[in-house]
Amino acid sequence: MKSSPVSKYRPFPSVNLPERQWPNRTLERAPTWCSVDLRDGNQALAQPMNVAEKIEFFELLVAIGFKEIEVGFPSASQIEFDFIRRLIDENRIPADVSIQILCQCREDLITRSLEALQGAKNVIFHLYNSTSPAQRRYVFNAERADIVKIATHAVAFLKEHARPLIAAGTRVRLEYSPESFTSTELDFSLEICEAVTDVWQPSAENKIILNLPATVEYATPNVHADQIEWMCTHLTRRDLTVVSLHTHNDRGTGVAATELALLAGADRVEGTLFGNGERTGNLDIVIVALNLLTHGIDPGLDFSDLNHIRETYERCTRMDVPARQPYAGELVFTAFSGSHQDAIKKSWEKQQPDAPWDVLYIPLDPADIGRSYKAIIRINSQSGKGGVAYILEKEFGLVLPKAMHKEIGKLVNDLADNLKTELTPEQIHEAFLDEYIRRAAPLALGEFLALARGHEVTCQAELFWNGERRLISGVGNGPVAAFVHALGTADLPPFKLLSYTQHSLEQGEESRAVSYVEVKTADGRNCFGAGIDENIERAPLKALVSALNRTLASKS
Ligand SMILES: CC(=O)SCCNC(=O)CCNC(=O)[C@H](O)C(C)(C)COP(=O)(O)OP(=O)(O)OC[C@H]1O[C@@H](n2cnc3c(N)ncnc32)[C@H](O)[C@@H]1OP(=O)(O)O
Ligand SMILES: CC(C)C(=O)C(=O)O
Repeated sequence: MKSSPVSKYRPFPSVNLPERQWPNRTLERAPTWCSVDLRDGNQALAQPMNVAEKIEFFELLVAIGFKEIEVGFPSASQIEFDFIRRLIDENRIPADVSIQILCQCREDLITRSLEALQGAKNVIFHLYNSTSPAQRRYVFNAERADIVKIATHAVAFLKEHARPLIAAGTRVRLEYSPESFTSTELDFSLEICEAVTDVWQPSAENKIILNLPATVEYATPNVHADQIEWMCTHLTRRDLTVVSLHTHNDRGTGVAATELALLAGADRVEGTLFGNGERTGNLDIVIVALNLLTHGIDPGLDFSDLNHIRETYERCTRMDVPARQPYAGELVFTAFSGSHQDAIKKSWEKQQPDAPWDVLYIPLDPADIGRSYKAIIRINSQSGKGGVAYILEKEFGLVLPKAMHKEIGKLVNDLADNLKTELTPEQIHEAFLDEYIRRAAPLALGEFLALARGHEVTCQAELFWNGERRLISGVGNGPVAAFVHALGTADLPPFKLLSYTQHSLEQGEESRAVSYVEVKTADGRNCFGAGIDENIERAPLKALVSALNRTLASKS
């Protein structure tokens, strides 16, 4: 047997924070959002976006409501540089939107980045260098002091060389990221952030953004929250600092890490649409924003047409949004199993337009993000009668009596079992029509004439039994009762009409009626029938014939 690899790994150190406050807090407002789709998301694509795609994506981000957008790494490639120039030269950046660019702490790269930014109104210049012990050891081969120097030198260089840009009217803010923050000793992260802040000298009007990335997610979300709270409570100029989060998703808990770190005091969140980004991705901003919405907090981002956002994202990035992705996935407003379908139908019927959202199994009204009610219930062999009735009602206007649900539910269930597949609404509708409406044997109704005299109705009906024509007549207190009595003279096995209901199928003059009847046979079987006709008098008669045909077909 292979030995377990567990001895290769180490526990992640916890943070000594006995007075931690975040577990007792609740979220009350949305953070400042920054999209890094066009940088961190884009750098992780097998085929990065071209300039036209980046422009389309940028416009999508603006339409969603992002006010801070990291547009690229202009010193890294000509495409990145040209894209940023086009945004500025073609006046595509709204006055209230800041573009953010990323740059290593290197003079040549800073100079090139400043060139890219000429003429922009609002800029966030994002400098980073990595700080963790492993990065210091393997990548930089440097001690702590040298790492601090890389950062402070770059900030001083930027401060000096951004003067002409600022003089020409560009508002320049600094964002500094100690990359690999969550793997760095907290005292060292604090030291380097303080040193950078000393050089930049932020003010109340121009705060410094200290972005504390979980470059790789190694720890549980509570440890991340502790790290952020520790920084928030130790930074000496917290009032002049915007504390920003940038989580990745290596353990699958990027959303949780962000939410807990917001409780821990962070002000700002970087992430991408649908979590695109290096390896397992960046934080999915759509999820965090819509999670806030479902708690009654306005996220300040507009996801009211999520299908369009997803379509643009998939086309530009050539990535797919998985079917189970919260809010955006194809299947997330879909219930397959019977008990869920039943509960959804019942609670949805009770949902009042202005009341707090209380529909079971669906934490957010799909309409709020432009998604359709239609796809909510899908039918397979695990589905129940409630779901089938829901589909027939919502998709085809057939309001089956409650007592009929069991029968049609079993019919559709057996069909799904036989076909070993999910059934589309059309297949369910066809099954209903075949079973109830199109059945014309052994009995079929021909002409029908009813004459009312006072409270008494006399009918004459043309009935075909296995193709053989019979004329029958009967008397009753209405056409249906008269027809029942007429059928009683036709040598059919005895039956009793238990109930019948009827509703119109469409609105207006051309509307048809649909009737449902339930009969009981002499051997104790209950059976439903249904009939559709333009003539509201004929619909229940057809329903009765349908029920009798079904009792005759199922007779052993
Ligand atoms: C966590 C993140 O996502 S960070 C962003 C990552 N994104 C990218 O890297 C995409 C864009 N980058 C690039 O195109 C290139 O890396 C460039 C153009 C920026 C730089 O290219 P190059 O200089 O040719 O290569 P490279 O990035 O490998 O540079 C490595 C050198 O920079 C140093 N370095 C790496 N990061 C930084 C930094 N943030 N600040 C200063 N120096 C750095 C390394 O120590 C190494 O130094 P050495 O040559 O003395 O060993
Ligand atoms: C540059 C930084 C913020 C980054 O992308 C990361 O650490 O993941």
